[in-house]
Amino acid sequence: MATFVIEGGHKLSGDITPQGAKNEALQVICAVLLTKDKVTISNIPDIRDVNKLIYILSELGVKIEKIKSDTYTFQADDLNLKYLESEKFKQDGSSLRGSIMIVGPLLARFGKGYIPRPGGDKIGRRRLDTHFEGFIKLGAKFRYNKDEKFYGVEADYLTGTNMLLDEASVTGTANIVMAAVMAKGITTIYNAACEPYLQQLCKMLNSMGAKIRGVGSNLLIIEGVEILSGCSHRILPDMIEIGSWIGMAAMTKSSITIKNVSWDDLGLIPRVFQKIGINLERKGDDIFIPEQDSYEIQNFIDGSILTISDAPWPGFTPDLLSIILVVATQAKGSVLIHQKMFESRLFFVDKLIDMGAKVILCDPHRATVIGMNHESSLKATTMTSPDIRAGISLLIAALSAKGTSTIHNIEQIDRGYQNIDTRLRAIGAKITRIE
Ligand SMILES: CC(=O)N[C@H]1[C@@H](OP(=O)(O)OP(=O)(O)OC[C@H]2O[C@@H](n3ccc(=O)[nH]c3=O)[C@H](O)[C@@H]2O)O[C@H](CO)[C@@H](O)[C@@H]1O
Ligand SMILES: C=C(OP(=O)(O)O)C(=O)O
Repeated sequence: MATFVIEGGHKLSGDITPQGAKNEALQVICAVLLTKDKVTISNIPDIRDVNKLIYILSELGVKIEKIKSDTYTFQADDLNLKYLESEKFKQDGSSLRGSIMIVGPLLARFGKGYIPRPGGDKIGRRRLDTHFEGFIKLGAKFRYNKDEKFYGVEADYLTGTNMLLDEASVTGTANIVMAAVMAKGITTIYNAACEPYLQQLCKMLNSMGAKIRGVGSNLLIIEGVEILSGCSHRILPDMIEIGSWIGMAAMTKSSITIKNVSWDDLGLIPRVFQKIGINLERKGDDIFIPEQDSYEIQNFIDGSILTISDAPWPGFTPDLLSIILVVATQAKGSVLIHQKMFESRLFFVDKLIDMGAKVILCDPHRATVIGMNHESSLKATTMTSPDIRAGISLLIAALSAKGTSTIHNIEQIDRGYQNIDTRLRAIGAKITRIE
């Protein structure tokens, strides 16, 4: 277990360029399995989860070449499908959430897809019903080995159909889309997730020869095609990382510029930070955050306390609520944070309370934050990162705190943030990694 040691209280300044998006990378890297041709993907973040997925594809026989620090070519022309039934795959596949998205493309192209129960953050129940209900609707047979927690789907061929998803699952929609692009006939997917990363996946698939309409909406219409070919694809900047940098700037009273954010793909994110009082300026495609000694949470129009909650896109992403929560601890005013989508994502507030933050955990889904308006600093402490976004939130708290904090289990942060310590040092943070 590696550790960060952070001396808090230093201002940050300068420019930061966001990494490519983790959650888009996990989708589009799985899509390379849909063709025997070469696919080039750029702006791939160098983070643990993505590197693990690339490793799984290489074990599966995909020819992978790193042609630049952030650019790879993939060619799935001669796969070793036996790997899918090996003990090794059971271990490799269970170590991250994104690996579930190899099932749809494998089912579409080879008539079978297997996966151990995938890992990812321990932030509540993370069911896979939407994925498998979709595959079954397309004509696949489903089996689940309860003892080994191993899922499988098989089909001689898939047939297009109409489906209404039980929930707008992000990875579920991506998986079903990748299965449906080569099904016979037309598939309609209603209540589809529609966040920018899914739009990117659909655009990539269309550039490979798929016929997907309704991209960006919650009704996707997919006309099956026989074969897909290669393409080049560039991953968007990571909106969750962008939100994390905004939070860091506010909590450390710093001025930074976040470069090339693809503003039009950020949805409600800038507005939600503005609601808790943070000034953001759009400069071309950059976000400029001026230094602010104080930021004040807005009330609702009727004067009642602001609630910030998550919802499927275009609602506010659940992955930024932990960051909003930590930033609110030093705002002026109060806010109710309502994490509707995950059950166990707010428990990390115990650590913030230890540091002196005024937070009431009302129940597993809701926390009330009474901001301290920087009148007293958080106190440094020793903590362990429970999940990726709580981890970065604790890091933000530590950067603003008085004294030296220690965060253990930073592998959780490394799952989604590329060289975070090096990049933070470059803009003035005092942070050391101890392996
Ligand atoms: C690898 C990857 O891309 N991970 C992301 C993906 O996970 P993932 O695709 O696993 O998440 P899902 O979209 O399936 O669901 C996330 C949670 O929200 C609940 N839910 C979902 C849809 C809905 O309409 N109502 C509802 O309550 C689910 O029951 C679940 O608890 O999307 C999540 C939701 O944006 C993000 O937190 C994860 O970072
Ligand atoms: C929950 C997240 O990731 P994963 O779905 O990979 O666990 C996240 O990125 O915040």
